[in-house]
Amino acid sequence: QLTSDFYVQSCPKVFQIVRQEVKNAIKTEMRMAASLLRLHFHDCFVNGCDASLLLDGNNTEKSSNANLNSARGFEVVDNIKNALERTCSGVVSCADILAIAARDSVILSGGPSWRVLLGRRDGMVSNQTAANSALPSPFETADQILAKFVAVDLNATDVASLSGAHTIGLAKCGTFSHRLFNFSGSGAPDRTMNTELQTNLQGVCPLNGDGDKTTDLDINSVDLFDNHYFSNLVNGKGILQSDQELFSGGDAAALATKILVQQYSDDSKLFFNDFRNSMIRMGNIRPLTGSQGEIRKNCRVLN
Ligand code: HEM
Ligand SMILES: [Ca+2]
Repeated sequence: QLTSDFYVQSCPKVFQIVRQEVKNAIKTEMRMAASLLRLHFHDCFVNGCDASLLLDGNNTEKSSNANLNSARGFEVVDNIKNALERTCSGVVSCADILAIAARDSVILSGGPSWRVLLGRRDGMVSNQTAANSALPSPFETADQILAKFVAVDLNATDVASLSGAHTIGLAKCGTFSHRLFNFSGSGAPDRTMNTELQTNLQGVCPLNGDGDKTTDLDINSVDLFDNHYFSNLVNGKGILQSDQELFSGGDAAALATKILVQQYSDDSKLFFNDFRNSMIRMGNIRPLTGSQGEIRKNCRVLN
């Protein structure tokens, strides 16, 4: 239903305009590429790719567990939207902006490129509770994460390839420090974590320290979109529990993802190909089309 030439008549400069704004944002702060990529994921998993994540208000997705004090880049989305409104007013949806900005962020970080499909319209609701149940948590096992992907018609290959997004960006101590000291009440750190990394991270995130302090999700190349995330997992150097579970987990889903992690760590071309395909599949989650929803003028509020 979505097409890559959706705006060819109505806003022929859409790709140029988004690319320029993403470039500007990344020039100021390279991490913004990661933040924008994550926004598209968090949008698509809740209610489909409908920019529900961007709506301000009480009890919206922005205040859900995974997004509160964590999702970022909303000002950049505003800048992109404003630039588009100046050139082709009321034409490009906020949901499509997220899809293009995510693609451009990957390209500008050195990752694969793909033809992004367009024609999504913007949704009318944003619900905190829906986001709390749909978005995966870093404290989950591979089985639990796979279930959330299956709920949006994605599969184990999508779990493995899309988790490769953690080749860029940062995570707060609060999302992984439970692995460092007394993991699951064992009295010891997570045994699947490399001990050298453990010691380093214990320094970054001491007991009762600042849970908002951040560290690189890919200790190898935080700003480069490459397959180091996967070689890290093979070496016990995943940051999040949910990352390391993909290689070290003992449940059924982990049996499948472990093979993929190994393959991606050996073959970055295979990773890039699978990532590209999975991003397109994720971008196709329940889009609003035709006369459904609206084209928001301001991504933060309904028209
Ligand atoms: C598989 C389940 C996933 C879990 C449990 C998960 C969890 C997390 C967590 C806890 C963080 C750190 C947030 C913070 O500390 O504020 C994070 C960051 C990030 N996630 Fe995921 N994630 C998952 C999948 C994905 C997917 C599918 C994508 C994109 C395709 C993605 C892209 C990112 C990026 C780029 C960052 C860094 C953001 C930044 O630096 O601003 N993640 N993720
Ligand atoms: Ca990297």
